[in-house]
Order: sequence, then structure tokens, then C-alpha cells
Amino acid sequence: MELQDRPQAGAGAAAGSPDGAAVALAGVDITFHLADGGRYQAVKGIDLSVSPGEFVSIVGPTGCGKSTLLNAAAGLLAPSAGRVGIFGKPLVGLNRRAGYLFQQDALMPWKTALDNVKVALEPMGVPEREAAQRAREWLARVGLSAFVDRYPHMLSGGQRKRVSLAQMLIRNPEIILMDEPFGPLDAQTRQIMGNLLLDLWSRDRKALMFVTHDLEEAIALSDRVVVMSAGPAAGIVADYRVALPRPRDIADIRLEKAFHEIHRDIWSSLRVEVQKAYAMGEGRELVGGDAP
Ligand SMILES: Nc1ncnc2c1ncn2[C@@H]1O[C@H](COP(=O)(O)OP(=O)(O)OP(=O)(O)O)[C@@H](O)[C@H]1O
Repeated sequence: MELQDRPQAGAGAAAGSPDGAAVALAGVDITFHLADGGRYQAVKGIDLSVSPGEFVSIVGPTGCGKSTLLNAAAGLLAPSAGRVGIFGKPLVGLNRRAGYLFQQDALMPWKTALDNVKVALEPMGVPEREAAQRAREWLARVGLSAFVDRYPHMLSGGQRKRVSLAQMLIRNPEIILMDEPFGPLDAQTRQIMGNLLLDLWSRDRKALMFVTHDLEEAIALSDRVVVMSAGPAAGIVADYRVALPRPRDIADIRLEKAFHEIHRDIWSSLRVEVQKAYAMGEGRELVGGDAP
């Protein structure tokens, strides 16, 4: 494991030039306009590149801007300064080369698991029979062959998450963006879902940006772990390469000595920022306000 130096860290530094990056954030600032007329600068000067095939986790104190970065990569938020590049081209509007998985399910309660997965192919004009066949195949891959006709309320949290994964992956996105996807699940189900995700990802490695509060989960899954500073005007303070062998079992790998060493190093960066965030409490600063 090695710490990439900031400020040029990121996959651009760690894994090839940003020109070849699946996602490249360059000098990105994001400022929100508040209802009271004020502004809040969430992130400032973000340089972060994710290479094709790379699994990158983003960790940082609560409210630092992890989701904001993911939203910028998804094209849901436009930066107030800087650029977002997708496979070398400026991102304009929604990132249609990406699939997005949020913490909360976005399943339609009136549709069965099969129909929820199938519907993802509708915008692509896939004929009905083929769409149903492919949806069945994806539900089998996520271990839900026996549940295709169930409605979301008849599924457990972990099963719903599997349907959501199938719904996203059936479109074969070149970039996967995941925001605390396993957040609401219990610890055991999180591990099962983590292994399922690694299994699916390792078949045809897509660029993957993964936001999590769980540092152990980040290390177990990722090729790189990026640490953000406390906001406002949060930046990237450290970028660690996780040189643990693959394939990995995310429960077993936590028992390895190398895992503990990596954890200790990353936590030493993260802890400082978590403490700063606590010290700042809920305070808001105007644009340009630097973290104390
Ligand atoms: N639409 C918005 N308007 C104003 N402020 C916003 C908006 N969206 C996010 N913020 C603020 O920007 C900061 C970053 O939010 P973000 O959700 O990206 O943080 P996060 O690191 O993902 O948080 P958490 O770990 O708690 O999920 C927070 O202080 C948040 O309050």
C-alpha cells in the first residue's frame, strides 16, 4: 500500500494519465445556493481520476461532500468551477455512460422484481421477450431466480438491493457510481452484498466510484481509497492504493495483517478530518471559508 502525494494524487497519478480516465474531475468546486440567499461551498479544487477497470472508494467525515462528488460524476450537479471529463470528453448534462445506485432503493412498488429489472432496458428499445430473458438472467446472477415474481414489499432489504444491482447492471454501464449502497443493511448482509458486488465487478471490471462511511468496507473492496477533508470547501487529503490480492473475500481479508496495516494508515488521515468535522459541528461558512 502506498500513499499517493496530494495534490496531484488520484488515478491520474496512480493509474495512468487522466486523458484515459473513465472519470476525471479537474479543479472541481461545487457551491450550493441556500434558501436564505447565502452560499455554501461544499467542495473545492477537487482533482480525482478513476481509470477504466478501477474500483475507487471515497471516504470522509459526514457532510464533507462525498455524495456531491458522485453527483458531479453522474452529471446531476454541475460544478461551479473546474471540469468533469468522461472518457476524455467533457460531461454535458446527465452521464449516460454511468449507472447509479443510491442508499435507498428506487424500485417501483407496483412492479415485480422481473419487471423492475426489465424496465431498465425500455429506453434502449430492447424487444419485450429479449428484455424478459435478460432480466431473468440478471436476477439469476444476483441469486434471485426464485423471487422473480415477488413485489418489492415481499423482499428483504438485501434482496431488494440485489434487484437494484441487477436493474443497474443489466444496462451494462461503463461507469458504476454507488452511494452508500449497502448502508441500510445489517453487517452480515453487507458482507454478502460486498462479495456479490466484487464477483460481478471482477467479471468485466468497470470503473467504479463507491462512497461509504465504512473504512473497512472501502479497503476490502477497493483498488484505491480516497480520503476527503472536513467541509466546507472540502478537498482530497490522501489517496491510498490498496495492494491486496484479488480475488478477495471481504470477510476473510479483514483478518489479514496487511489489511490492518492499511487500515491503520488510512485511519490516521481520516481520523484528523473526522475530529475537525466534529469540532466544527453544524456551522456553515460562506463561500471561500476554509476549514479551520
Ligand atoms: N442542495 C444542497 N443545498 C445546500 N447544501 C447542500 C446541498 N446538498 C448538499 N449540501 C451540503 O453540502 C455538504 C456536502 O454534502 P454531501 O451530501 O455531499 O456530503 P456527504 O459527505 O455525502 O455526507 P454524508 O456522509 O453525511 O452522507 C453538506 O454540508 C451538505 O449539507
